[in-house]
Amino acid sequence: MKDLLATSIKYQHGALYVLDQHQLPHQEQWLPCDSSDAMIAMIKKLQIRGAPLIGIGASLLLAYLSEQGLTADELHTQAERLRAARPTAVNLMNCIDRMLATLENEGPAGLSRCAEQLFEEDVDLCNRMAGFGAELIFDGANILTHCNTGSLATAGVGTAIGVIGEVKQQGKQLHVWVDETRPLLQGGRLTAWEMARLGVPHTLICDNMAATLMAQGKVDVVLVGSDRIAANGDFANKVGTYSLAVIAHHHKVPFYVVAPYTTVDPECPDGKAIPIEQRSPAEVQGVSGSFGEVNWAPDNTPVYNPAFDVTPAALVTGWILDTGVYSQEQIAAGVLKTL
Ligand SMILES: CSC[C@@H](O)[C@@H](O)C(=O)COP(=O)(O)O
Repeated sequence: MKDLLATSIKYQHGALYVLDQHQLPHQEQWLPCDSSDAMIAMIKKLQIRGAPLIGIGASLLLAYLSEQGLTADELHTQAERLRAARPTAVNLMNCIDRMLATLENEGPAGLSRCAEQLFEEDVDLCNRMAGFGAELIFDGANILTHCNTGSLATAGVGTAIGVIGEVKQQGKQLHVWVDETRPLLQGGRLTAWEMARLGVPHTLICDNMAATLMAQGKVDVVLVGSDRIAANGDFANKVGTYSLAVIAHHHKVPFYVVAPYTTVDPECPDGKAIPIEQRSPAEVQGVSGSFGEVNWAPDNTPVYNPAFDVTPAALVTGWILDTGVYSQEQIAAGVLKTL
């Protein structure tokens, strides 16, 4: 396979590397990834994350394994294991299904070309969303975003952050409120890092400050990404997105979800059918691993820690996809079933 380079994944001289997102923003360390076990562990630990990027990463790993000489049966088994590594992000299933179809039709020899196509397609999808989204943002806008949806979460410029980068490229003035995004701080660690790299003026806030900022008229628009959009427009994203949508609705602040067609699940009728990943209590009881070691809750405090929540379509102003911006009326008419 040819060399491929993104901000947080690269295929170089026949080997696959992942930028360890646990260590960002303080260290930029590339980890080799040469087995399904390694890729699955990295996905579960969120060392590689973002719905589009985990699909691309798992596909590149399968291509790598095909180049190591695994048989079609062995590749099939590994593909099924990778497919189950993260339940909410439908991009992972979509990518693996395309790799499996290629395996069936062309055998292992087709996998490298398929993975390359998935990578390059994701770059293109990001650019398209960025173009459509940036048209909606006026000069001088204050944008609020949640979690991390940029070049650390895709093979390209990102989804919501892709739009933000394009607004900046177009020379418009802007300022971004960065939700820190509890419990794993993807906003505080990763989006703040990306905003600085893009040269976008930004301010980090606790997740629970958004309502006050909206009441003060300091937020013009909310842009978020998604791990899965159901056929009726309900969508899952990092926990805290739903509360943002509720308060944006209350304050009449436009609220957009930005995602490629690979995030849309036409088989999923509505948000209730989206599986939500439950994560370790330790992420809420304190912090651990490369974030440090602090436990602030009393030992054995019961915890509820869903990684995602579901925002109903009724709270969404528009769906910024790679094919354009869709309204409530278009979504209600079933456009997502035909993408
Ligand atoms: C382009 S990223 C889309 C989503 O995956 C993103 O908004 C998000 O919630 C990421 O969550 P994470 O658990 O950090 O992978």
